[in-house]
Amino acid sequence: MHLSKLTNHLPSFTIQNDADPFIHSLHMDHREVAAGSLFFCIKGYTVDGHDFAEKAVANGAVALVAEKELDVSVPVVIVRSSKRAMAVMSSFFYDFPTAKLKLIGVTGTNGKTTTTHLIDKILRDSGRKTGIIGTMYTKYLDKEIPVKNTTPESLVLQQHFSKMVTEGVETVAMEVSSHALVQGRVHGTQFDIAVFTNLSQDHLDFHGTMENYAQAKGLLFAQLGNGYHPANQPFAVLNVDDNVHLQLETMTAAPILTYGIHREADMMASDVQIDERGAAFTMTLGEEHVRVTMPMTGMFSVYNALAASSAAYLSGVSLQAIAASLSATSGVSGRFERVEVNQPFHVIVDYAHTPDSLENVLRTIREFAKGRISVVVGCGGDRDKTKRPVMASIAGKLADYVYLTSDNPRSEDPLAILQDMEQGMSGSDYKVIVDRKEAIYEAIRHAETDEVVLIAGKGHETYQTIGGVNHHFDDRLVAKEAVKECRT
Ligand SMILES: CC(=O)N[C@H]1[C@@H](OP(=O)(O)OP(=O)(O)OC[C@H]2O[C@@H](n3ccc(=O)[nH]c3=O)[C@H](O)[C@@H]2O)O[C@H](CO)[C@@H](O)[C@@H]1O[C@H](C)C(=O)N[C@@H](C)C(=O)N[C@H](CCC(=O)O)C(=O)O
Ligand SMILES: Nc1ncnc2c1ncn2[C@@H]1O[C@H](COP(=O)(O)OP(=O)(O)OP(=O)(O)O)[C@@H](O)[C@H]1O
Ligand SMILES: N[C@H](CCC[C@H](N)C(=O)O)C(=O)O
Ligand SMILES: [Mg+2]
Repeated sequence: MHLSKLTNHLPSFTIQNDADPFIHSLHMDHREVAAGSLFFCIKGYTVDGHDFAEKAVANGAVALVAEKELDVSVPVVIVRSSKRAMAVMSSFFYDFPTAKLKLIGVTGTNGKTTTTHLIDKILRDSGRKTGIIGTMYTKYLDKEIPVKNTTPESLVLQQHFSKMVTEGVETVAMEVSSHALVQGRVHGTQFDIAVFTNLSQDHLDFHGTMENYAQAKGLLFAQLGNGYHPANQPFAVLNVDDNVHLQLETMTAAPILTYGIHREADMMASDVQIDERGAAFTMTLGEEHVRVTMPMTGMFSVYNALAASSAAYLSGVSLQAIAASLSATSGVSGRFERVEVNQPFHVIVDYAHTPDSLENVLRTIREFAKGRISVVVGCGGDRDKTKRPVMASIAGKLADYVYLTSDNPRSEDPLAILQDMEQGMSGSDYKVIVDRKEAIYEAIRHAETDEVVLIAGKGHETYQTIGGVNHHFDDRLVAKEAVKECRT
């Protein structure tokens, strides 16, 4: 397509070196630029993409989108925000793929990955061809593509959507992070259903305050089709047991389906029974009731099931079919995942890396634990520092023994992160072991009969980032090795 066709979709721009080359592909990283491509110069948090303009041209870019004049020979489309232009132009370049897909966006502090997987399971069981975009991967029709971000940049997103359309995918369940919403990564993306799970403390390094964080989540709802056509009706799905739903409600013009357990809602769970292996509850929508039995435990799993069921119901799946799918789910990798090597105690690996999720998981374990509870936990570097003492305090309050260790220290000094955590420690006994493998070994070496050892924070991750370098690390494998070496 010619450059002029793409710029047609910009409300205003100026052009340096006026020409109208044919554009074969779009890129935002000069190292990936191919011959005949358009390169977007993006001002990032780390570097300024404008500084790579000449290199991009040397690599074959035939046009650039930028926020200022540049010393290059190819045409430069100058706009106020090249990020925003990139979202609009890439959506057009790929022929508006999200208009051809049913797209369900899930936002909230905790439960996005789990909820998108439950939605995917229900829709796949109902015969749809589905895709997932989120923390673990972009996945469609059994193809798994590794990802850098939970919600990719707009250009990458449109490329994924476009491939999915080509491969016949009909419905996509996608995690929408607050970073993505604030940075406009989902501009140019059309959602059919937006789902809110919950809001609790995280990412205050980026958003500053909880109010800003809630506002960021609201952007998904604000973006949901104002003024609709009955044939293409968007919906918002809100958790009424979380007060933030009141704020989100004011931010969308779309009709709302509510879900909840404690407050009156459209989709409700009652007679909830939680045990060690799963949850059972009655799901009610209007006059309809179904009993759901699922192999995922904790009240938080019931909330995720309600969120997923609401989205699936709005996508045309019956409550009976939803209940059947939920009972047949095998859970989500790294979420309350058991490590079992015939040891006389329990080992659970879970992705709890926020105060609220750690508290939920520990409270759930407390409900059925027959022995002591110990927890191996750390906090990520280069992320919200204020959650560190809070997570340590929760661990101290709700576990009998705490091993404070490293998560992904990234560029920070691991000991400094642990010192931040220690500020919040009170209650149970604890030990600081900076090396995560050593901490897991120590917890497993000392586990008593019936003890539950929770290894929190990294879930499905298969790496540990220390000093900017990724080392292979998988909590589940390390725990298995530890049990084999120390306890059998
Ligand atoms: C803070 C943040 O959000 N950073 C994101 C941002 O990076 P950045 O602004 O630093 O990018 P940059 O390195 O300055 O590059 C600027 C531009 O120059 C280009 N470039 C750069 C280098 C080069 O040699 N050549 C070149 O062309 C880049 O391709 C880019 O276009 O843009 C990148 C591209 O989209 C993202 O991958 C990156 O996410 C980083 C990896 C990250 O860790 N983000 C976290 C905070 C995040 O977004 N997390 C949420 C999940 C949170 C949750 O739900 O818990 C997520 O959605 O992943
Ligand atoms: N609805 C929920 N409420 C509170 N905690 C939850 C909920 N669902 C899951 N959790 C906890 O949060 C952890 C992460 O769950 P999940 O990966 O589904 O969340 P996420 O929102 O995708 O996280 P991320 O922001 O890292 O992508 C789980 O391992 C569990 O401990
Ligand atoms: N999506 C989350 C992942 C955190 C995972 C945890 N293991 C860590 O490294 O802090 C984030 O970007 O905050
Ligand atoms: Mg996730």
